Amino acid sequence: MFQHIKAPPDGEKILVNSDLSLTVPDYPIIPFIEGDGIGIDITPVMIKVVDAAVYKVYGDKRKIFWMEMYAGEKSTKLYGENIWLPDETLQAAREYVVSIKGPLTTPVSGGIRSINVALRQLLDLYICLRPVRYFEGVPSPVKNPEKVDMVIFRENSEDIYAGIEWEAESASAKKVIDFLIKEMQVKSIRFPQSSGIGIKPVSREGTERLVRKAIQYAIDNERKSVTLVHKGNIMKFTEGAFKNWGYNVAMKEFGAELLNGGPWMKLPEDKGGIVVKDVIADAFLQQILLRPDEYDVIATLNLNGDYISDALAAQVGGIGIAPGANLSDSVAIFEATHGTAPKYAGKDQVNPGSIILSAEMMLRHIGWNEAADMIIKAMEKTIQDKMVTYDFARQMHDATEATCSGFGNAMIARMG
Ligand SMILES: NC(=O)C1=CN([C@@H]2O[C@H](COP(=O)(O)OP(=O)(O)OC[C@H]3O[C@@H](n4cnc5c(N)ncnc54)[C@H](OP(=O)(O)O)[C@@H]3O)[C@@H](O)[C@H]2O)C=CC1
Ligand SMILES: O=C(O)CCC(=O)C(=O)O
Ligand SMILES: [Mg+2]
Repeated sequence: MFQHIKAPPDGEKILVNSDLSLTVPDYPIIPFIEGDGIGIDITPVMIKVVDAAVYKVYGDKRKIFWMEMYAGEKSTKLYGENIWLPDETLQAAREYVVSIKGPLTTPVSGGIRSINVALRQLLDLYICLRPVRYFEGVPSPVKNPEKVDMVIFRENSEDIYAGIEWEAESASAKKVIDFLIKEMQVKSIRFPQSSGIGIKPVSREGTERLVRKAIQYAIDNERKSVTLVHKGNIMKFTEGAFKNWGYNVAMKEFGAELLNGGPWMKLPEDKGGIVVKDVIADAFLQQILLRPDEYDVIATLNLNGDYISDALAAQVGGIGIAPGANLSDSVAIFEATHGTAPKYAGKDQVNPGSIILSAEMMLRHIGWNEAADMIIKAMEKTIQDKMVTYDFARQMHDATEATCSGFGNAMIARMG
């Protein structure tokens, strides 16, 4: 029994089998978090579009029973002032296995730590999967946006997102700095009296499980390469180790061999002959602009993956159209790449594309590929008809500007 979450009387739970495959009933209950800021605009549109696609394809034979769970500002109103992520939300996400969320606000500098990060850590959603592809007709700042077709595997549980940091001039920061100087002979803290300190854990286990999934994805989806993106020249034992551990997974678990003497590697032909390579993060950010077609599946650490996600999204038209998923070996929470965009909240103006495409990934995850295909086709048609939200319209000279809900309705009207 939940306190505020109301399980629909009809519908059934999705179940995880012992081999981690899913048993998906025809009437699954899928929890959702509406989200802060523009969550109130985009989440209802996503639900309407998904329901329409499912109905169009399966009629009455399949239907999602949506169940609202709470986090962020809405949670504080229901559960109490300081309750941003109630235990029952974690319980529901775990029990119902597959869910979807809108964005949640994180204040800069002080205040609460990220609820998004907390959800990922508490449910061990260690993969942040963010595919980036181009939709014909979307305005882009680059000459050949259609050359961008990448799938980002961002490590989602470690790195500086673990939130191990101490405020400058606090007793804790002084203690850590003292320890570093006296016990560890650190001499390079430039201003010890006024430094904040942050610690970045990166583990072999965390790296291996992420890279293993990225390589397996590349094999299963017939991709050409997996690139390990790191800043290992500067952070040798975290980012550099990520690169080494990643190559080791390719070699030991997938039988990769050195390519032209290394360090690049190649998987055997029966595993697609996929090339496993690495690149330093800053070089990567310029190469994705100059030669995006040389990159395919990307495996990277948490912070790099955050930056890369928005940068690549911009190349194909912006974060209005950038979907994603947070995955563990069993639980999945789908969510857009963008945040709460507070200045647009409640204005029915922003692009619902990112969360709709996140739902499209969710439908594929539960095996409802026909409904997912319907969503992709409707999105393609709507954009090709130049019916787009403000973010695209402002860069096109002949577009019809749609509202957020209007874009959803235009998609539904195009579900043939
Ligand atoms: N997973 C999550 O829940 C995430 C939460 N956040 C949180 O969101 C809050 C705001 O973060 P901020 O840095 O402003 O980043 P946002 O992604 O919220 O917004 C930045 C800009 O991106 C554009 N944008 C975002 N979403 C859309 C959309 N759906 N359609 C069209 N354009 C869009 C807008 O650009 P323009 O102004 O040019 O129109 C907007 O001003 C912070 O508290 C942050 O921590 C951030 C990222 C992820
Ligand atoms: O948690 C947040 O507020 C930001 C997270 C973020 O930017 C992301 O996951 O891409
Ligand atoms: Mg981000």
